Amino acid sequence: MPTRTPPHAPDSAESTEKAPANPPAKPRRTAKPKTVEDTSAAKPAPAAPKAKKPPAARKAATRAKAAAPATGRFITLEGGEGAGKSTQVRRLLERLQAAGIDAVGTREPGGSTGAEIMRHLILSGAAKPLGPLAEATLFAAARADHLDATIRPALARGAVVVCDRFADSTRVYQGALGNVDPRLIAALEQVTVGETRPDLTLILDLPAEEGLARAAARSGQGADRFESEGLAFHRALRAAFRALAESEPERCVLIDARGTPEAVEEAIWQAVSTRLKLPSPRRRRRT
Ligand SMILES: Nc1ncnc2c1ncn2[C@@H]1O[C@H](COP(=O)(O)OP(=O)(O)OP(=O)(O)O)[C@@H](O)[C@H]1O
Ligand SMILES: Cc1cn([C@H]2C[C@H](O)[C@@H](COP(=O)(O)O)O2)c(=O)[nH]c1=O
Repeated sequence: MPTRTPPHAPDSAESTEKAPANPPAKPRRTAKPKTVEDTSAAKPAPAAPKAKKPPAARKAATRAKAAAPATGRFITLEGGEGAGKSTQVRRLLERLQAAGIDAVGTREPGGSTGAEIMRHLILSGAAKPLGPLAEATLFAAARADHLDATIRPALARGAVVVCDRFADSTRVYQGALGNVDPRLIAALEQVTVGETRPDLTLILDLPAEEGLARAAARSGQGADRFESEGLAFHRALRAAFRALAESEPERCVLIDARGTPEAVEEAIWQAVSTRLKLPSPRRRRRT
């Protein structure tokens, strides 16, 4: 079950911190596992105690549910380092909540207890010597846990899930840049993501130099495993994300991320409100 404690909360555009704002900011590589945010205003009534299924049966049940059509909407934000994804996830969540919509913010790698442990492992660079193929499988393992623990349950209850990076990052970082065989990337995606594909992917586009400068100016941490790659790597990342947006225009929208946080937020809201039929606002509970 996903917890109802505050999750990875994308940081504020005004802040120079990258680390999640709630719970209080901590250096990313030592951050405690975070879980999904439930933006619910009202607390759920305590559930009657249930007999616990064994973990394998629970996973099978979640996967079976995943095959059924989810009623929620799944939005992902992608792009290079420092493009403003976390900032805009937070802003989008605020707008959705203000409209009374049940919205959940999460991130990759991470977004569930197990996946946050994997995040720490991968971004510390511990797996770098094993190469991009090993890293791709680690990202996929983290994604499988994140989907089962957080994303699918939220979609099943009708929430809008807004995720900071998802499978497109594996396609781009490990596939296009890491030269992992595209058949393996596609197979990993098929096994982990299955039918839970994003309804909308917003690709934040910014010159690599600007993104890296923004990321460097962010206080509280040094460059992680991928940020510390050279400029050529980050330029190639941008090109790969742009190519991805062009190849899947039904799902992806390229967002010019050079403007102010407010201008980018507006462009994102335009894309979300024109591309997606959002769920109805939740009815407030009488007190
Ligand atoms: N439109 C903007 N203009 C100027 N600065 C911005 C803008 N959006 C975000 N920032 C700032 O740039 C830094 C990076 O933003 P943010 O952490 O949201 O990017 P990110 O895409 O999530 O980065 P990463 O991929 O490295 O996690 C932060 O300090 C943030 O406050
Ligand atoms: C999901 C995913 C992520 N990455 C890389 C991209 C970034 O460098 C880091 C995540 O850090 P962020 O500050 O939260 O953006 O991980 C990747 O290489 N492959 C993936 O699938």
